[in-house]
Amino acid sequence: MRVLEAVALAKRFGPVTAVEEVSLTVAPGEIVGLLGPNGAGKSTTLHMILGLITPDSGSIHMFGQELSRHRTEVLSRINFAASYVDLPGVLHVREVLDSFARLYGLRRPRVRVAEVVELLDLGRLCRRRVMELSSGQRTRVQLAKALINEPSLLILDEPTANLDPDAGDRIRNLLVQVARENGRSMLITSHNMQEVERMCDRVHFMSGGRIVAGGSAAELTGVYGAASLEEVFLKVARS
Ligand SMILES: Nc1ncnc2c1ncn2[C@@H]1O[C@H](COP(=O)(O)OP(=O)(O)OP(=O)(O)O)[C@@H](O)[C@H]1O
Repeated sequence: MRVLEAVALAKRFGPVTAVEEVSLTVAPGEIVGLLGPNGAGKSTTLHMILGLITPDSGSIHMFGQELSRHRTEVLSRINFAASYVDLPGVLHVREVLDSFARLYGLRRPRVRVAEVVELLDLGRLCRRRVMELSSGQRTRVQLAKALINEPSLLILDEPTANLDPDAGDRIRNLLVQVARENGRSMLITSHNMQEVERMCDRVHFMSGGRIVAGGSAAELTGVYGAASLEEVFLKVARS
């Protein structure tokens, strides 16, 4: 069974057509990239899949269930991280993670919080307030929060955008490890084509609200006669 199947999604904001006829799938354990230039419609697509905004038309099924009809059940099995989503700044990191563990109704919240603290190397940040953290440190807290309910589908909007090269590399390795070892699926947007080549099994390119190309990095570089995914991006974005 597919983890995600979105069919013919469309969304307009007044005169702006943000997304049109977008269909995509994610299989169990698969990491899928959603790429495209600024304003292509990537975040709008993710926000529809997350149930944050309602599509004008189209359908979204996750784990075989339609999102609009089984919202609570479906959303309890996914999670999301993006640098533009604020965490409560006055809370300590530990309090944030404890709160989300309780919100998700985890059976052993303390154990899971300890696991994600270890996974994201947050031990020294646990007693600090979120508002005191650097943007890269906040990103790690966001990812810990996103993993706390052991989601079957993790949706990440530019997961390493604020991280230095070393931290970015560690997080990429960690996410791939989590996907491979635990069979978690991921849908990721990124402007870092090396990251996408490193992490993603398949990608969809969006432009002007539509999906205009798709496949593995090897397939796309072959089809476009390009040396890298970055070159494919430039060809797609400029065509
Ligand atoms: N709430 C909104 N109201 C009006 N227009 C919106 C809204 N959200 C998005 N848009 C418009 O929809 C289009 C797609 O935006 P979206 O944020 O999905 O693009 P994106 O591919 O995620 O871009 P970026 O790479 O810059 O994050 C843009 O033209 C944007 O201005």
